Amino acid sequence: MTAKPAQARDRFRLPRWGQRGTAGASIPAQLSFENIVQTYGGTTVLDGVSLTVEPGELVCLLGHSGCGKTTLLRIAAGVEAPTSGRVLMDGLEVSGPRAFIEPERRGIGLMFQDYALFPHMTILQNVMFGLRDLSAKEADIAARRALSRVGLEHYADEFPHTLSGGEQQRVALARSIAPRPGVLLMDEPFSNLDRRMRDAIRDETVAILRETGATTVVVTHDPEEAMRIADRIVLMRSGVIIQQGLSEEIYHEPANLFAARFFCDFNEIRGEVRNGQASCPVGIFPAPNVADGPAVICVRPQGLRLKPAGFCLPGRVVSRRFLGEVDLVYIDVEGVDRPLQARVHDPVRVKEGQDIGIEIDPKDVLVFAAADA
Ligand SMILES: Nc1ncnc2c1ncn2[C@@H]1O[C@H](COP(=O)(O)OP(=O)(O)OP(=O)(O)O)[C@@H](O)[C@H]1O
Repeated sequence: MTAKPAQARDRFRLPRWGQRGTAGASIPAQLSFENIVQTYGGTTVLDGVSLTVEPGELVCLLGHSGCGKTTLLRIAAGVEAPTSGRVLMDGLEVSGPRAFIEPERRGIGLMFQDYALFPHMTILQNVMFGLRDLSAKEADIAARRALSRVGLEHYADEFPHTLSGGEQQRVALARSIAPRPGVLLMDEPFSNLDRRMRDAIRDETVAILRETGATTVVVTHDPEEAMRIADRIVLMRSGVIIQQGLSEEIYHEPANLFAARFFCDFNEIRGEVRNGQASCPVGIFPAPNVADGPAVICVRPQGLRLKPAGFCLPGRVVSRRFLGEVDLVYIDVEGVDRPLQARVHDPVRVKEGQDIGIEIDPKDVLVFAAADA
């Protein structure tokens, strides 16, 4: 059949794809990492990572480029062996000093950032690629079911280059779920999609993952993406896990300044902690668990309220940008090096150069020892 222009197809297909109930249920496995260390030529890339992903759980490995996320996935998949430590599936060692199970025998599905579709194979052949243990007929049925779930069964005989980026992502998803893996590992699966369709594709992908029930680990560097899709977020930095928990936990109670900065573009103000109280040019705030000494007071931009001049903390508007749902207002405050950013939902009509008052909501303030910075 003749392919419609790829973008037009995407527009009409999103956000819902395919037939529900055709993803095929997996038997989810528990995936555990025990003290994984990985070194390359003397450089330590993973430094004692321990983590258990429970059956059916969707965990996001979150961190900046180069922190070791992909390396951890590759070790789980068995593409690489760790320098030391163990990987277990349902309590059974699959990588470690006593065993090494080949990747194709682990029951793990992989989906890569670039989708890794074979250009010379049809869509159906691509999806059947991971089903070589089945008879040709069974593989054909399973591959068509998976394609049906992502709404692309009519494109079975087309080749990858005729599909849009969004459709190729769906083929890659169909290929990874078709063998019903107990564990699915996804490396930046949405980063090649344009923003217009990313949210819808993410939501539908998660719906399919829930339908299969597979234990899933998704690598991302995007905190908002992690918050949207994860049951649990694991935040990494330089080969170690900094913090793990629900998105609310990490957002509201970040373990340190690095974790805080990852989730919010704070106003950071230098100050001092004495006896559980932090003082700085914008006010005094509780800091019950911070040691006495220099501190960084972090104020969320949405924690600033604009008031008429003469009330609260005095400031002068430097600039104001309309961002649609909010206004972003920059305000000079005496004693603070850089203008404060305020994200204001219901803006008082402020103008550049105007004197105003600023109220700060203490629940939007976090205090860290300066040594953390
Ligand atoms: N086979 C290898 N040989 C040498 N160094 C490697 C190898 N694989 C990864 N590295 C290095 O290990 C570090 C971690 O890489 P990794 O790909 O795991 O990071 P990442 O967090 O997934 O980042 P990105 O999002 O950029 O892929 C990087 O500095 C990388 O250059």
